[in-house]
Amino acid sequence: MSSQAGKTLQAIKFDREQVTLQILDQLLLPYNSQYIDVSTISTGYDVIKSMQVRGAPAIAIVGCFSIIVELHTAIVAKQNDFQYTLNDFAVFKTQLVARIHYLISSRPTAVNLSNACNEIIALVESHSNSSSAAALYAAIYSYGVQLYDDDLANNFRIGANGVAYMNQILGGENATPYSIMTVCNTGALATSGHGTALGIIRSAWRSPSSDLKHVFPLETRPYNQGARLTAYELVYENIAATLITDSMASYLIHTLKQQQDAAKPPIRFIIVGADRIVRNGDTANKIGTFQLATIAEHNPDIRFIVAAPKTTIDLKMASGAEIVIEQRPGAELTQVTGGVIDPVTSSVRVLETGAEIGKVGVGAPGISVWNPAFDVTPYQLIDAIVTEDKVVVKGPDGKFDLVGLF
Ligand SMILES: CSC[C@H]1O[C@H](OP(=O)(O)O)[C@H](O)[C@@H]1O
Repeated sequence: MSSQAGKTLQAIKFDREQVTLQILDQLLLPYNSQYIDVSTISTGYDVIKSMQVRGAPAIAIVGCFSIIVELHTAIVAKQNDFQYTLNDFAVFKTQLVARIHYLISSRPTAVNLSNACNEIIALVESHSNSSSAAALYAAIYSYGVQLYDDDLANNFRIGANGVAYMNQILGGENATPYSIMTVCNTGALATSGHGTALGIIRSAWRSPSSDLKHVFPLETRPYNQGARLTAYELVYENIAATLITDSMASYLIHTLKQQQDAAKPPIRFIIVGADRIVRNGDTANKIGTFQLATIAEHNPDIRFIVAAPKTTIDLKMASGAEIVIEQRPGAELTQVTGGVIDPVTSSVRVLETGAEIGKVGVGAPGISVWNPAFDVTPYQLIDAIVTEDKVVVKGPDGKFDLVGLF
């Protein structure tokens, strides 16, 4: 990914020769671009838990790469800093599986992480005691790089499928100028590149067949993935966009219909990502998604689209009632982290080390806080689930068939 004056959208840097891993510290974006070395599973857990790297596909990829770099150190570089019992393959496998389960516990809602880690555990268990740690390492390495490469290819396929679906809904290519609303960050910073929901937006913006005029990202409180990350990606790509607060969604939809501004035509699609789509189509996604689906339900000319790779689909769960929703610390709601504003220049203060990052309190001391990281949108409110293979819509029975995707 090319960088603009030190800016980059590459969330994950994995050196396939040196077998090293770095992640872009997303807590410092959009003001500083700094990478963090990840050389152990424990560090992988930490950067995922803290949301220095976030996004369902990205945390699965970083989790897998953290396993690979740790095993490379222990098995190839023979620096066994992790006390693996390498002279007893059966014991070594048990130790490794325990560390992978620890990694899975970092964020429980996004299924991509547990799916990928369980695939690696299956690889571990498939290697009999007569195999070797080196052979197992090679198999895990291949799985991890394939996951990364597949994710990138799939995002471009999701983009193309999403553009085709929107053109069909609008009555054909370039039939109608339109705007899109989106929540959280589902772009290059949440994946291996291009993105899912933001990937459809990128593909539409670049497509000669699509008359997308404007994008409205929600700031996405409390973590501000929209204001800090999606806005950053949209500015980076020179995509016409206007940031709004989460509370402005309904009134903006109403206003755009009234004002008939050619540069900001009415919103015709609300496109969101997903952290876990279960068998009936119920979808866990960033908190605020359910609210947008409810708004779309009351606006017949708006389609509500979920964009996700098949790695985000969990057929083992029948409905959204089974999804564990991650609860985040209350301080992430009562305190806001960002660039410190210089009172003289009224812009973010830049030090020799980069932009000054600070934290301010916005909640009353002593107030209780409820901070679920996600909500669950009932499948009845979803018009289409766009995957890399196809766009899934509900059948005559009003239900999704996701089993047919596999
Ligand atoms: C393609 S990212 C999917 C999903 O992940 C984000 O959650 P978080 O920022 O907490 O990791 C958000 O829900 C996106 O829609």
